[in-house]
Amino acid sequence: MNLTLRFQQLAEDLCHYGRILYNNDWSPATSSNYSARLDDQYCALTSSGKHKGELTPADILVVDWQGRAVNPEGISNRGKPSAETLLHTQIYQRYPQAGAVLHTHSRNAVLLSALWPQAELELTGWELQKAIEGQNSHESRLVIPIVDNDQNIPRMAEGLDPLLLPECRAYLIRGHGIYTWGHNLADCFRHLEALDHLCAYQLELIRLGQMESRQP
Ligand SMILES: CSCCC(=O)C(=O)COP(=O)(O)O
Ligand SMILES: [Zn+2]
Repeated sequence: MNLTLRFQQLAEDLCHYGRILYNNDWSPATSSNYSARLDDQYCALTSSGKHKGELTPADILVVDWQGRAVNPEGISNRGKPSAETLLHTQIYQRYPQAGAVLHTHSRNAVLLSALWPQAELELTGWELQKAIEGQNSHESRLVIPIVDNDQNIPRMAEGLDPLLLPECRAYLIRGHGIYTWGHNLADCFRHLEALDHLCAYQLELIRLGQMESRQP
């Protein structure tokens, strides 16, 4: 498939997932950004400030790994790339197998990231962990880095750099949201859905005062 056809397909797919994520209440008030890899140089990405429940293909543009809007094969590029573009392109460069990146502001991810005191969330004991690539058992350890929020995205990307280990599939930004990636949008969405539930489990344990008995 040539680049233009692939872009058109992925732009439709990103709009489709935008509607699902908005309807799940994970992308309120123009928050969130989504992308899908086009090839080894470019990805299709949401433009900045769009309502994610009402995305159309005109709200999707192409960026290179430096985060610049480009128009290979004359693909039209309207709007401005997401403010968090560099967090997406960092993932594509670090993980050649990553085909899609979804960032949302789900209530469970935002609240847990704000409450969790440590720099990483270590999960074990949950069957749903197996929805995350590389997790084969409820006894596996799922480590999710948590970084402080920063309006300076290049600086945040720099801080994330040493945390993006080969087995990592997601991270939390404190009080802001979650990033996760996968081979394609469907895999990525599965990660996001599982992680949202896992965050909800942890929040409920905190609420019930049960954390100690669940520490790995
Ligand atoms: C209104 S939420 C603040 C920005 C943000 O965190 C986000 O995810 C959306 O930014 P974008 O530039 O991609 O619209
Ligand atoms: Zn955000």
